[in-house]
Amino acid sequence: MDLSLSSLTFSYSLSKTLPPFSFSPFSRLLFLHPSPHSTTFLSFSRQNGRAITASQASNQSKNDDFVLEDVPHLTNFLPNLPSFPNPLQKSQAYSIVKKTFVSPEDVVTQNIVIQKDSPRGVHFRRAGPREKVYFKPEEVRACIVTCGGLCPGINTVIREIVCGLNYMYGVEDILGIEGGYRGFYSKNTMKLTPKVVNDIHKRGGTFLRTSRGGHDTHKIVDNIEDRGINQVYIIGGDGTQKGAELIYEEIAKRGLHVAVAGIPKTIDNDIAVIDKSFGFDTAVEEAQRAINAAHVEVESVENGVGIVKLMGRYSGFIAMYATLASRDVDCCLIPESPFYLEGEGGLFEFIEQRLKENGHLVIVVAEGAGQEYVAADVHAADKKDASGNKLLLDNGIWLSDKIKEHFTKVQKMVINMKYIDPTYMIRAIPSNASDNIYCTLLAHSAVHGAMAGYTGFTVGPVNSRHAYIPIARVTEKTNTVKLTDRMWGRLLASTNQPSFISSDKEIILDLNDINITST
Ligand SMILES: Nc1ncnc2c1ncn2[C@@H]1O[C@H](COP(=O)(O)OP(=O)(O)O)[C@@H](O)[C@H]1O
Ligand SMILES: O=P(O)(O)OC[C@H]1O[C@](O)(COP(=O)(O)O)[C@@H](O)[C@@H]1O
Ligand SMILES: [Mg+2]
Repeated sequence: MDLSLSSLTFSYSLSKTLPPFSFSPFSRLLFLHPSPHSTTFLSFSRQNGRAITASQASNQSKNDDFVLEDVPHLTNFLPNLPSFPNPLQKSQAYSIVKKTFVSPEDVVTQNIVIQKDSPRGVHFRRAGPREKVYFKPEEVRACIVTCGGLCPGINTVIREIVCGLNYMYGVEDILGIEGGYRGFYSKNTMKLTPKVVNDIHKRGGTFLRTSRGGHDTHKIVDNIEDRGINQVYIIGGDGTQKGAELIYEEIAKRGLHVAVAGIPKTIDNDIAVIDKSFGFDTAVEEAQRAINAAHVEVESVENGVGIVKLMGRYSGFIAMYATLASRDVDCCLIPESPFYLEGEGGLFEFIEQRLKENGHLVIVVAEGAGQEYVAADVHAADKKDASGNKLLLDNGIWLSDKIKEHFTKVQKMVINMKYIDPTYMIRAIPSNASDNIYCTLLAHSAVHGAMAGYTGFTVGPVNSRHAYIPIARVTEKTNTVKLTDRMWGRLLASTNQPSFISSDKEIILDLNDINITST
């Protein structure tokens, strides 16, 4: 294993002095190589603020299996940056709190289920306020931008960044960048104050508006410099976080005193590492209304077949959780689990059985499920949106037509099809109470992290504890439903639907993913 500093993408940040809140001088820090294709661990320790290699550090720590995937700090490239006491020390609200500041030794473990002798594994820095900050509140000029698709709770996150910066740190200069990344260079900014954002959490959507495409790192960072912005809060999904990483890297390259904080947003719950994305629970709850409507409709007619299409481009979490929660769903189709229509063990056979048994059935289909079959049927060319995401074909209409055609023509059976497409309805609503609280914690964690001088990080709960995670770590992989996990097993047990794994398919298990290929 090559352990030279030059082999690290993060090398420039490691070779400089370290944030004053790093672990004790002889603590051992291990870094994950940020390559998306590599899971090699490169180990480094820090002594008196310098990074040293694993071999140099050997014999200094017995915790060889302890891995901290640390986030960058502004002092990595601005070693002489002054620090100041955290204004929270004088906060009336926090004076009652036993431990206002998070200790630099506090970490959050990624693996919560371990065996007695198993390695300690990967950890992230615990989120929260630090004793020292690297910005004078009166010198902070923060900005907030929202990118990508909508999701319940975006407005709450915006509100709480503004209120958190203002109430906790006394920051008054906060700008809203309108219309996503391109808003940095094509639009004017909007001044955000607690008063301006006071009520926005009661509305769906994003107060700052959003867009896809339009990420131009140099133009964005030029604009950040021109406007004198020194804290950048970026709310968005996997695409947005990739863009945030590039912005952070360019800022570090230019040696600017600017912190970049990512807040992960995705209705699909497709962001890795974090427990769950905000707005997801709200969306699942809203999906219940559509499923319930489908169920009421189909149980009131003869041979009723209800189809509900839900969001989920590459990840079927919304469909899976909505199905499990509802108990009225007979079959759930997701992108991760291939299915087929005809023959033994196929969907048509299952529908026929359920109609014979119950007189009706409800199918939930995630929008990304079976896209390859739809494409083959309609001979559609691959199309992408402005951000480079695959534009999906309408698998809900396709599925309804296929089922109707089969039962009318082949089975000579009259069925009553009710197709419901609530896709945008489940993400265009305000967040529910628990998502609102979750959004508040995310926003406050981001504010504390940026004020403490951390940068190039994403915030999020890891095993229920909020942590600072290197951005590259959350974008290197997409979070998908694991067909080999118990949750999918629970779903199959609850619906008793076919597994759609026929004898001519071979299952290839790859640690985290499952692929099915024809043999
Ligand atoms: N690989 C990438 N590098 C830089 N910017 C990206 C990348 N992928 C997407 N973006 C930018 O992030 C923004 C949102 O991305 P998108 O994929 O539409 O939504 P989401 O962030 O919700 O996944 C867009 O402005 C897009 O240009
Ligand atoms: O908003 P658009 O461009 O119609 O895109 C819809 C897509 O956005 C999503 O809601 C997820 O988008 P993100 O990648 O922005 O999180 C998908 O579920 C859906 O396929
Ligand atoms: Mg995305």
